This record gives sequence, C-alpha cells and structure tokens, in this order.
Amino acid sequence: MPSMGFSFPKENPSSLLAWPLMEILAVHHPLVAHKLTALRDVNTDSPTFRRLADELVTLLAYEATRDVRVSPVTVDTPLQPAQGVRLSRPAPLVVPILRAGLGMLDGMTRLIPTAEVGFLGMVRDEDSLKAQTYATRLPDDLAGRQCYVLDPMLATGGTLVAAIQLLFDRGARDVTAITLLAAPEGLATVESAFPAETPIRIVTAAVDERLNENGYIIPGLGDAGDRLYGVV
Ligand SMILES: O=P(O)(O)OC[C@H]1O[C@H](OP(=O)(O)OP(=O)(O)O)[C@H](O)[C@@H]1O
Ligand SMILES: O=c1cc[nH]c(=O)[nH]1
Ligand SMILES: [Mg+2]
Repeated sequence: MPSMGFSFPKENPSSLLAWPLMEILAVHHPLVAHKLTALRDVNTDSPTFRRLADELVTLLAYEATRDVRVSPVTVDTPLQPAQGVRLSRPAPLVVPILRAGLGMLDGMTRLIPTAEVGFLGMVRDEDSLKAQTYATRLPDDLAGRQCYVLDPMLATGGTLVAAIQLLFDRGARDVTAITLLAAPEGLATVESAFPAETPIRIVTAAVDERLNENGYIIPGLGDAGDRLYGVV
C-alpha cells in the first residue's frame, strides 16, 4: 500500500539557523513535529498537554546536551576494563522559568538525573510585555557551570533576556535555552542583548512566523502556562 500524506525527507536534518551571533537549533524530527502539532491543537486537554511537553523536552534535551561536559572514566565490564565517560562536575544546572517552564523540568531531569535545579519565577506584564521577576533561587556562583534554561515560549524575548542576565550576573557564561516555540522577533532580541563572545544557544522544536499585536506567537499554541496549569 502506498504511504500517504506528509513525510519528513531524510535530507532534512535539524537546522542550525544562520543567525550571525547565536546558535539556534530547530530540531526537525517527525516525533517532535507530531507531538508539537498535538500541543498546538486547541482541543488538546491539560493532562495531554503536560504529557506532550514532558515528552518533547526529552527529545529536545538530547540535542541540547550534545556539548555537555564529560570526563573519561574506566569501568570493569564482566569481561575486561572499558573506557567511557561520565558527566563532569560541577553538575549542569537546570533552570525552569516558572510557571510554564516547570512543565519541562521532569523531562529534562529524567535525562540528566544528577543535574542541580535552580528556579526563576517570572511573569510578563500583558500590557507592557515587560518581564517581571518574582522569585530567584539560584546558586550564588555559576562560574564554569553549564546552565540549561527551560521555558516553552520565547515570544518578545524579554523573559529569556532577563533570565540569562540573572545567570550571567552570577558568573555563568555557558547558557543553553530550551524552548518549544520561538518567534523570530524574540530570537533577534536575545541575540542583540548579549556580547558576541558569550553566545547563547537556543534549542527549539520550531521557529514560528511572528508575534501578533498582543505579543503572542503566531501560529503558536496560546498561553503555555494556562494550558499546563489553568487560567490565572
Ligand atoms: O518572550 P516573552 O514575551 O517575555 O514571553 C514569554 C514568557 O511568557 C510566558 O510566561 P508568562 O508570563 O505567561 O508566565 P506563566 O508561565 O506564569 O504563565 C512564557 O512561559 C514565557 O516565560
Ligand atoms: O504565545 C505566547 C507568548 C507568551 N507566552 C505564552 O505563553 N504564549
Ligand atoms: Mg502564561
């Protein structure tokens, strides 16, 4: 029977987009696209939305952690010693941005169980579109630390810029953000906010078309926090 419908061409690898000063990886994979499509669907209920966000972040984290630092180690197999690696210390720091980023935490720590977790509470004022920080719980010293920021939505970029600045203020210079959706406008804002010598990496399931007049990603998925946890 002939296969029907859309299929991913084999030569369609994840794209490292040509953003001059920032590394942006849009992960092209049929499972990512399938789960993201269901996540966008307005008929997807909250329990399903949570499960899909959890599954998606694990797939994205696989790509986002390609440069995670490891150290050589030797273990004894039942037959003989074998060379391998283990995650270097200090352990990576994972930082979900509350609320919506919390929906990505379990999926990330499932992949890196030894990661430490810091928390940032941030909310965007829906009139000014400016991000406000209402909670900060981070190690004081992040020098030399690999940091992974989790937030499903990169819209204007104000929230992510504020979050990365808080990490930089504590000495972090190696920051990767994992998002489910990013808007071109937000990517440009993040890129221009930090010096070229400390590039930010962004790994996302998709880069959408644009922002609408209310700062929402189009076509997007709506308000990620509300869809995960309810309207506040
Ligand atoms: O790129 P920006 O324009 O700054 O917008 C993106 C931010 O908006 C959403 O959070 P929201 O403020 O809705 O808070 P919530 O997670 O508590 O719902 C989202 O999770 C990001 O944190
Ligand atoms: O599209 C958007 C923009 C900001 N925050 C969201 O949750 N969704
Ligand atoms: Mg919200």
